Amino acid sequence: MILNEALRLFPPVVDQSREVVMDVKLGDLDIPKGSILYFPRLSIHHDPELWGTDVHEFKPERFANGVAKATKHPLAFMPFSFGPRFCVGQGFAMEEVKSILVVILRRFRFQLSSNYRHGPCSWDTLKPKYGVPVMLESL
Ligand code: HEM
Repeated sequence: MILNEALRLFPPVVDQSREVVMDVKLGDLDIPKGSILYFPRLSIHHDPELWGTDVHEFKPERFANGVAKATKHPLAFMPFSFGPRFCVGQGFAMEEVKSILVVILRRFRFQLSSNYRHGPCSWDTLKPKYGVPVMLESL
């Protein structure tokens, strides 16, 4: 739940686009071949109509009953994208971060340093502009 909520608020890949390879009708829209479709992932993850008025709050419990129940649209949460070209590293990335957290939490208590300055910035991927200094204390 915590990882999902972090990926919702700060998706590393903030947007992406697709080139339409043939004329296609999507609902009422006629989309001609060659069009570029843009997916503003960061905006979708921060849309109050999809997530509710608490959309900007860090609330891991919104995922308590699974991704489908966390939002009003099944594809509103897509940090790893979806469809045939979704991220092949999704499973690996999630297992990797859990393994790293387990190793740290078994040995240390940690908290955010008072020097932390919140500054997410998108440069290729979303990154903390001023880093994330944490205070580690041995258990
Ligand atoms: C938190 C970590 C990660 C995030 C948020 C992420 C997100 C994404 C996203 C949004 C895409 C675009 C998918 C699309 O075009 O529809 C992508 C593609 C891809 N990712 Fe990741 N990724 C992560 C980690 C990884 C890791 C660890 C690997 C490899 C071990 C990986 C390998 C790939 C590959 C190969 C593609 C291209 C897939 C294709 O075009 O068919 N990713 N990823």
